Amino acid sequence: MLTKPITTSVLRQWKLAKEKFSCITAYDASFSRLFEEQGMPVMLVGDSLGMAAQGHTSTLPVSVSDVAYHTRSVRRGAPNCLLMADMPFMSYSNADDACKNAASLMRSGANVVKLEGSGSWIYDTIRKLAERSVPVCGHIGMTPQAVNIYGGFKIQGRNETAANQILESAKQIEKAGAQILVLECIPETLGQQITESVSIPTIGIGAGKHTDSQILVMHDALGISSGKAPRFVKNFLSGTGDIRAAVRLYIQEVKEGLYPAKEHTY
Ligand SMILES: Nc1nc(=O)c2c([nH]1)NC[C@@H]1CN(c3ccc(C(=O)N[C@@H](CCC(=O)O)C(=O)O)cc3)CN21
Ligand SMILES: CC(C)C(=O)C(=O)O
Ligand SMILES: [Mg+2]
Repeated sequence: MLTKPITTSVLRQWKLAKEKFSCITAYDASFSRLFEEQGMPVMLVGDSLGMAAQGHTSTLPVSVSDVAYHTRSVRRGAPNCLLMADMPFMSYSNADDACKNAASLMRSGANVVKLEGSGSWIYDTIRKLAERSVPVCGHIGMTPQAVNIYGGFKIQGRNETAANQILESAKQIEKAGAQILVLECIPETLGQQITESVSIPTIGIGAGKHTDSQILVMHDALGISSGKAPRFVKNFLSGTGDIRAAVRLYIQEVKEGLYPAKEHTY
């Protein structure tokens, strides 16, 4: 149970205290209620809903109104979690759209909006949102909205040049005013280096065990995703046979540094 609202300053305190925390995606009120009852502090209405809920092969078809709809549902079930909502593909391509669409997600119950990518235009967008009182989470490494540039969901930052670019973008994102940073599908050493180089909390998915937090798509954590699971996925339901116990096990294994293990890491 969460007895009081989780805020970004609580997450910063946890980072300073080296208390690892967990995060999970949620798309509806029944699961968000269950997650909050088990003590999940942070939830994300991910644009992964395009794949997990809508059955698409990428996140690109997801709209702002789709994310807003799921955000309203998740918020009703989980009043106290820190709720992040993904800005969908092309919904932040210019500053006016970014502000208008972020407002829609915030009014739907999000506490933070998350934007994928790096480069000066993203830093400018983050700065604009932060100046206008919208808390922002950056998202770098493998950014699924760029799947058509990558030619598939591929690990990023494998060589030294690419790794240094990602580290530099992490610093720029913090400087622009982001409060949280998601690191997806990068080598463990880079996840560690970035986490030690920024003072905002990092949330990893396939970024190794040294990030301040971990996130999983809920369907992956419960073993109900289709197709071959990425390397970082762990099915927490199979060991327990009970959804509530699976969520508690995930929270506990993150807290104790047991998840992710070597086999989940790049
Ligand atoms: N259910 C689900 N889980 C996710 O983690 C997720 C989504 N959906 N949808 C949006 C993106 C897509 N993601 C993905 C999808 C595939 C891989 C993957 O197959 N990775 C390969 C590595 C490929 C390489 O070596 O470059 C792997 O084996 O882990 C990783 C992340 C993460 N996100
Ligand atoms: C996996 C997380 C980080 C995400 O962006 C999503 O669920 O869309
Ligand atoms: Mg996403």
